[in-house]
Amino acid sequence: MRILGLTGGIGMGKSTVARMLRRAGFPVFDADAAVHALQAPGGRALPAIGRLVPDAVRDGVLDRAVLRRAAIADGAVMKGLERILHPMVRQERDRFLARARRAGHSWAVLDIPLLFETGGDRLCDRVAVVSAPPDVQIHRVARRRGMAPGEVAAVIARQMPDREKRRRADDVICTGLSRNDTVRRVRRLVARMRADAEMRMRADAGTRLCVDAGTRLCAEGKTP
Ligand SMILES: CC(C)(COP(=O)(O)OP(=O)(O)OC[C@H]1O[C@@H](n2cnc3c(N)ncnc32)[C@H](O)[C@@H]1O)[C@@H](O)C(=O)NCCC(=O)NCCS
Ligand SMILES: Nc1ncnc2c1ncn2[C@@H]1O[C@H](COP(=O)(O)OP(=O)(O)OP(=O)(O)O)[C@@H](O)[C@H]1O
Repeated sequence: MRILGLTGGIGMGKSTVARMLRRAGFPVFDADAAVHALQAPGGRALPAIGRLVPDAVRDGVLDRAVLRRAAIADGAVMKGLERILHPMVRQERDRFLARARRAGHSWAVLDIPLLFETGGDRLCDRVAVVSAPPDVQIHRVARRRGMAPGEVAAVIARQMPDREKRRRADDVICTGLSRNDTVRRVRRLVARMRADAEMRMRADAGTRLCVDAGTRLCAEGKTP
């Protein structure tokens, strides 16, 4: 099974592209969703987060806005949060990959915002970076997440610069234009992934034929 890493800065359109890949039939691991599940009531990460930022957890429920403000205001809190969550997310990711392998998928997608920052790209056969111009990014985050411009800037500052991500990418999916344009770009990526899967299937079938022929010749006492 091949692994496609899907990454991009906050608000670049990564979740939209991930949804399109899921609709095309690929299993997708969503790291943000894994974080949210770990932070949900009864979630594995909640007790440690409550110790890190006591005000953020009340009666077993996380106040995301309080935690976000604390993490943005204090780099040590963000680091502490990452130390709690990243090993747990890695465990969830590995379980997801094992399931996808067992199910016989040709490709699995890892949708991880901090893929490069955490070295997760080393696991991937290809990395697609979702990107848009900076003004579009800031506008989208401010509109959808209701974050103050200063908060958006602080989160962006903690992420690898977009141009560096694009430099490291095998594929760049620009989402700065219309949604239809994004759909067309994702279709081209899906076509490349399917062509790769097809090629590997043919190569495997060829290898199997050669091995079978070799085994038959050996059984007949002939040299393959
Ligand atoms: C800081 C928190 C509380 C903010 O919560 P909020 O609901 O506002 O955002 P959400 O979790 O949906 O994340 C939205 C986006 O923020 C960015 N982001 C999240 N965490 C980080 C981080 N540690 N560093 C840089 N950017 C981050 C990503 O682009 C992500 O897609 C939350 O993101 C968190 O707990 N982060 C630590 C875990 C982490 O590193 N997650 C990233 C994926 S592994
Ligand atoms: N052409 C486009 N392609 C993708 N998303 C677009 C496009 N035009 C507008 N958007 C909007 O951009 C916003 C951000 O998209 P999305 O949620 O996919 O980004 P994200 O990178 O996952 O964000 P976050 O990091 O905040 O979770 C959404 O509201 C989406 O509808």
